[in-house]
Amino acid sequence: MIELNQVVKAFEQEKAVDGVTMHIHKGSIYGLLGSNGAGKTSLLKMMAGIYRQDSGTVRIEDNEIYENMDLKGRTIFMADSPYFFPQSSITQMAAFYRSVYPRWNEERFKQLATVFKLDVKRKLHRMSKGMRRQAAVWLGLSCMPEVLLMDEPIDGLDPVMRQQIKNLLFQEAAERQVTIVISSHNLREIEDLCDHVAIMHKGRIIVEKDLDDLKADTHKIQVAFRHPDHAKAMDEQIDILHEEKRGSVSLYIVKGNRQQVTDQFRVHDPYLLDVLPLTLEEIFIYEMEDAGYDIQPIVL
Ligand SMILES: Nc1ncnc2c1ncn2[C@@H]1O[C@H](COP(=O)(O)OP(=O)(O)OP(=O)(O)O)[C@@H](O)[C@H]1O
Repeated sequence: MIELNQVVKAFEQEKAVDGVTMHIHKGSIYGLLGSNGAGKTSLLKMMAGIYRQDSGTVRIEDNEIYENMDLKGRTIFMADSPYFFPQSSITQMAAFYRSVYPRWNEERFKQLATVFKLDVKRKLHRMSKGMRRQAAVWLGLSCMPEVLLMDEPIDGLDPVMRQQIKNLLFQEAAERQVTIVISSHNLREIEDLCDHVAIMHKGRIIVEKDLDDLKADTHKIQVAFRHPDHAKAMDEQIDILHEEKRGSVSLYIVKGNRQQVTDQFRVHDPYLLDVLPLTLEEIFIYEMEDAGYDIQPIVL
């Protein structure tokens, strides 16, 4: 379990992280979304014990991570641009990781060679951005971390490798109970990966939800009534996040139990009633609108 309590981090008077409280359960995959400069990387670096918070607490399994070598040996932070020693190869970086991370697993490293088909002797600086990213994931997973903090992990990877890495992350979380936190700009990209999602904006968490709850509770309903009074009656009875009229057809985004909501619509005898699928992106747009935020500058 990762627990952040009222965490603040400022650089030159400006708060990069401004009073963040969050609880991330063991074995979950948690998505951290937000605009450029929202504070995602700063937050991940505090969870990794790289930055020390100015105030508040950052705890993993009830212990402060900063300057805690034992915890750091069980935590891997993968930066948005992976860092390797100059002129080093995967074999050389593996030797370094082996000496630093006590849980390094040689068998796992060899096993993952079947997924990451990279030349272990080739200099990393001669590899492409996507290949270096693969090398970072390969080395990171071979350390058998309990906590995996990933900044834009699938950026620059081809679709096949993206899927392979997603599968590996699912496996890590499900089989080894690894807690994974992923920072991303892309709601669609992490929609099928994460069980929890938070959106950061200007150093604060503005929405935090369990994805299943979010999806089970929000519905997109296309409806047409025989009489305008029926539409008006609906507006008073249901929790509407968003409403659009297209001629005689109305589109509602509503919160609540699916059966109860559709029953409420049926009472007014509509001649059209469809429940349409909602993407995570749509849910967030409407949730954010409801919270008074303009989503456009927040989720890219
Ligand atoms: N080492 C640093 N020194 C000074 N300011 C910093 C430093 N690191 C981050 N900041 C500032 O903190 C704020 C948050 O930056 P951070 O990198 O955490 O955002 P982010 O959400 O990861 O952004 P992006 O999506 O662009 O990577 C920004 O205003 C940034 O300029």
